[in-house]
Amino acid sequence: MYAVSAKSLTKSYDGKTNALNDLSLEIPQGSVYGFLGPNGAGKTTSVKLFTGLLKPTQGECTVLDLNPVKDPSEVHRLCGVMTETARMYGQLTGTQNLLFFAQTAGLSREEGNERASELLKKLDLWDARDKKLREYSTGMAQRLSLARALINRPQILFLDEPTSGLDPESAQSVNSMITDLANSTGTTVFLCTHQLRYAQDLCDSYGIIDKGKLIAGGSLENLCSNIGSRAKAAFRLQEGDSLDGFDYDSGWWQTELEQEGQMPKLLKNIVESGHDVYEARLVKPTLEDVYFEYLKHQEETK
Ligand SMILES: Nc1ncnc2c1ncn2[C@@H]1O[C@H](COP(=O)(O)OP(=O)(O)OP(=O)(O)O)[C@@H](O)[C@H]1O
Repeated sequence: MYAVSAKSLTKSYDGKTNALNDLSLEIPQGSVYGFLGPNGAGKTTSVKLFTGLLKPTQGECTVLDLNPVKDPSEVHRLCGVMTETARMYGQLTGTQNLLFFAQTAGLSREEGNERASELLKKLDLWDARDKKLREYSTGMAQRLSLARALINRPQILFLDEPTSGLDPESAQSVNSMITDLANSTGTTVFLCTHQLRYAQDLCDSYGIIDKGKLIAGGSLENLCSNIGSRAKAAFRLQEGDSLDGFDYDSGWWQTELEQEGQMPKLLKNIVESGHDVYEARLVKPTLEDVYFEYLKHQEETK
């Protein structure tokens, strides 16, 4: 059973253009999946379809084998959703908001109290628990929204830009909470984000979406090999020295490797041919590098 699956999932808001076009994917349980794409690519639309907030125009999706259109309440019971538009109540305190959502998620009063306290402490909101939400900063409200999404101990957590608007310290604490959740409870995380550096630290697989179409998917390794993005060997030599056939960039002589395993032999050859090597490093493509390569490739093949 997949945590999330979609088959030819399509959504048009206006009956003319597709905000989401023929999306097919399968996300195993326990994954931390990064759903990446520019503004307007269709990420939020996908989350709304997976969580039953929208109905597909064509195709279908399942969440833990349940169809969100046919079984929305069971899907809500199993999922936690944090979107920028998920509203809470400004006139209620942090604790009161969480208790309200605990009750709507079917938790008993005692369970709700226990869970709310646990989350307020974990997300560094304990001291602000009795303050009204309207007095919270953006970052505090964002963290309360994450607490709300976690109140029912969801099996799948949908997060739409959970760290946008957060300072680096708060973003770090939200990110480490996501990692802890995935590692300790096996919660599947579906993370929509523009923050590719964080995504690379958090996620084990990715989907890249552009203008409603999924243009690539898989682990970072898969994404690199499918677009032919390779690691580079880089060497820093004595001033005035050079390496034939290598590119020079900001003090480093670089060449692309077919495989990372070539690095030790290449270094040995360079040293044996009389060069003094001050530093050697393997430069692997980052998620950011491959993401932009895919978008560029998509633009060129249009
Ligand atoms: N309620 C709506 N009515 C009409 N069009 C919509 C609606 N919601 C989204 N769209 C359109 O659907 C497309 C996909 O939007 P969506 O919000 O899913 O993108 P996104 O990838 O989440 O973008 P962002 O990164 O900016 O949040 C966009 O062209 C958007 O204008």
